[in-house]
Amino acid sequence: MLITRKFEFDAGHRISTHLSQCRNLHGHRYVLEVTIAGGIIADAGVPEQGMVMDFSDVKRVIREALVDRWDHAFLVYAGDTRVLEFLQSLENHKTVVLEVQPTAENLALIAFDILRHTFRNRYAGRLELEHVRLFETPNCWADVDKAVFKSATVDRIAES
Ligand SMILES: Nc1nc2c(c(=O)[nH]1)N=C([C@H](O)[C@H](O)COP(=O)(O)OP(=O)(O)OP(=O)(O)O)CN2
Ligand SMILES: [Zn+2]
Repeated sequence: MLITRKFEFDAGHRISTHLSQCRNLHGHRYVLEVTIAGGIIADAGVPEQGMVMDFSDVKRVIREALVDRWDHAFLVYAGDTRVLEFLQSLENHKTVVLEVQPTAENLALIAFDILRHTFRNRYAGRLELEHVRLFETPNCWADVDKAVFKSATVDRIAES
């Protein structure tokens, strides 16, 4: 059985190698859809009877692991040194440093990687991350599932 929860967060970024307007510092209201796979809990009388996972727990776990870390942060490529140095010069600025350009594709892969570990560590064998969809704009999004994740390469993911 699959269940999905949607999140929204605001973050700044730029694609430093982009030839057009995306090389400018700008932000998006990202929309993240996370799909979890698992069996329906059948035990009579338990609070989660009839559920794969309580949606409020899905919200808490995913916000802690990812959404609260990226919300109102600037997502910067480690290779974008001028912007990185500027952000690091700002006291207490919420900056997430990535080893890859913060495109929708890379952010979706990183989100998948973080969340697959989260679910594996907390719910091994019972629940598994199935799918992540990240909208950068209402018209542009990237999808990652297990097959896509396997074939894609995210060399290193660093956050600060
Ligand atoms: N394959 C990708 N292409 C682009 C990405 C990306 O992550 N993956 N990102 C950008 C920019 O970040 C940009 O913010 C989006 O650009 P654009 O296509 O211009 O989007 P709009 O704001 O114009 O969106 P509309 O839905 O057309 O209003 C560029 N390309
Ligand atoms: Zn953008």
